[in-house]
Amino acid sequence: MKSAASLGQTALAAAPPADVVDLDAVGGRTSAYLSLTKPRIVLLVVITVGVGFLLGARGSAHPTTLAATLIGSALVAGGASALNMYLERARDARMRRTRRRALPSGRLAPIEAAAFGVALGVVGTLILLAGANAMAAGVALTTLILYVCVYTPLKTMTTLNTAVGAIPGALPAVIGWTAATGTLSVEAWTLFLIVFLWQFPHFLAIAWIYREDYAKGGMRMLPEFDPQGVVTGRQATLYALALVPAGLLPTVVGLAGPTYFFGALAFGLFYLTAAARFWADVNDATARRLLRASFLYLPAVLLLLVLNPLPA
Ligand code: HEM
Ligand SMILES: CC(C)=CCC/C(C)=C/CC/C(C)=C/COP(=O)(O)OP(=O)(O)O
Repeated sequence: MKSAASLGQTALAAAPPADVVDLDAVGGRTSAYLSLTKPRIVLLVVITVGVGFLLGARGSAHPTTLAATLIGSALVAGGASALNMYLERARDARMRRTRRRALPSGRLAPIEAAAFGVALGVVGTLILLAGANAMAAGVALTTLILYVCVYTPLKTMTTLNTAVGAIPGALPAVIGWTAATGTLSVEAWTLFLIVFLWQFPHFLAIAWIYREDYAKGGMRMLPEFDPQGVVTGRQATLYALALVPAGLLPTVVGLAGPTYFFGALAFGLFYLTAAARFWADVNDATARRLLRASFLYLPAVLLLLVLNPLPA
């Protein structure tokens, strides 16, 4: 049994004096704030912005404009995610996948997440305005508003939320293009279309894997109304099928060369195969394979675009 003295020592060791900063708590709060931004999604968003910029700049990218575009977009995207988590904190607490997030687990207060999200959104937009141009800043702000104010509330109302969410999901390519060119030309919409279509198999696989979770959280996702997964599998396959020709458009509009064309065709058929296998036998394993295929398709096609651009 511990003596009163040793118990007192334990208590002293556990509670640092008020003027000593508890580094663990500081680190914990920093990583909690970081987690609000959904960093891995932001990374892929920033890569998409970067590719849009590099293609728009056609080999004469201005390094400081590029840096401002990437930093500004990362901040706006991170702010959008923080605001999404603020709005969804009660539903996130009901879902297994999300209940350990910073707000439902109580690591941050809701007001802290809301203030952080607004601050990132404002600073990111201002960086785009000052370092790139007003059009890029406007597209970024529109992206944030669509994601936070339209898509997020729609998640609890209609399964059409996915088609709406795919718009802000695909706009980052347009942000990059407009930051480099100051225009909204057909090439930008080609990039938009690729990311737009890519998201359906990506998300329908996720929606299938977490179907029970989404239902618990009151999120209206297709698999809840499609217990056999036939419609979910068919939709994933149809969007992946549409993505095969859409993926070739950059060559058609003169953005990318033949290496890109054949590479995009190969990756498109690979993604389509994964979607068709999911449709043929809808289960968690085929859904996970489709999700992994989505994580290969987009970075691969974006890389091919920057490796094989065509001069203006
Ligand atoms: C309708 C549009 C989209 C929806 C509903 C959606 C939804 C999701 C969800 C729920 C996850 C978490 C999966 C898990 O925890 O296993 C996820 C993961 C991910 N998504 Fe998407 N997504 C969409 C579009 C995008 C876009 C546009 C990008 C980037 C260009 C993206 C990049 C990622 C990445 C990198 C991950 C893995 C990161 C992680 O697990 O933290 N997604 N997506
Ligand atoms: C520049 C800028 C503003 C970019 C924003 C782009 C962005 C955040 C795209 C993500 C697209 C999307 C709908 C993700 C799913 O979120 P979800 O809320 O369904 O995911 P969750 O269920 O994990 O919260």
